[in-house]
Amino acid sequence: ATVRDSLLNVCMDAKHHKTAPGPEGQLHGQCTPWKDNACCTANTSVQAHQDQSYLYNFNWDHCGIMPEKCKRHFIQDTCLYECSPNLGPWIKPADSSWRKERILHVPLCLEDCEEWWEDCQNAVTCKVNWHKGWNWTTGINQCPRGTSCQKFRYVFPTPADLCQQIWSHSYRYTAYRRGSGRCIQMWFNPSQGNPNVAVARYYAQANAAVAAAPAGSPLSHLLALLPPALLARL
Ligand SMILES: Nc1nc(=O)c2nc(CNc3ccc(C(=O)N[C@@H](CCC(=O)O)C(=O)O)cc3)cnc2[nH]1
Repeated sequence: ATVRDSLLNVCMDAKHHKTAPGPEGQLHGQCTPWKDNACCTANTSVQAHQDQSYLYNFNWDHCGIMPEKCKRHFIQDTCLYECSPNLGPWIKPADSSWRKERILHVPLCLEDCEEWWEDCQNAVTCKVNWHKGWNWTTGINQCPRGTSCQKFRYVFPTPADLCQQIWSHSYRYTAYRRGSGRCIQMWFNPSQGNPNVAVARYYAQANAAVAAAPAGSPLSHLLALLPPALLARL
């Protein structure tokens, strides 16, 4: 149970995260679903809604104003990334100067990815990976030389391209639906609690089976090939 529990109810060691999750009486706007148990402070939740916030000095409008219906998905992504205490099974060491840990391959619910892409297809950008390679000479990210601004639907031909590539594979595109218990929801109504708690528990269970096998053993190699759905039953 210890392997599993260490993946549950935790915050990644990144730029703005709290060291441990806990209640935040007053989270702002779209981050309020996390107020009962959050890795973000109230201040971070306010910044998550700001253009060019101090969080990363990141400019959503680098190719002209991002439409509001698109921006709300980026705000929601920021809230999940900064506030969620349920991303433990996907926290990995990060190879970067600005954070020690990152998330990798979080299974995002189908609807969250598809709606993000739908609402952003006419927004414009010049880069596939928004983590790296910007021109920061002014202190705000600008399109690097040699790139051009194009609609999202050309830069990211499919929803999977958007969700997986924009943040260096933070997310994995899945066919799992909201409410399935098999995918992480960026959007949820907190009146019935946070659905991602059970999802983290499910995948932590799968990871624990892999962790229980001796490292480098034939068993561990075999387990590494099995889908979580099977592992969770071991
Ligand atoms: N889901 C999700 N996953 C994330 O990892 C994530 N990360 C951010 C943080 N975004 C950014 C974007 C650019 C830079 C940046 O400074 N890029 C530099 C390279 C810095 C380095 O790697 O040392 C650049 O070259 O553009 C930092 C943080 C915001 N939302 C996220 N949302």
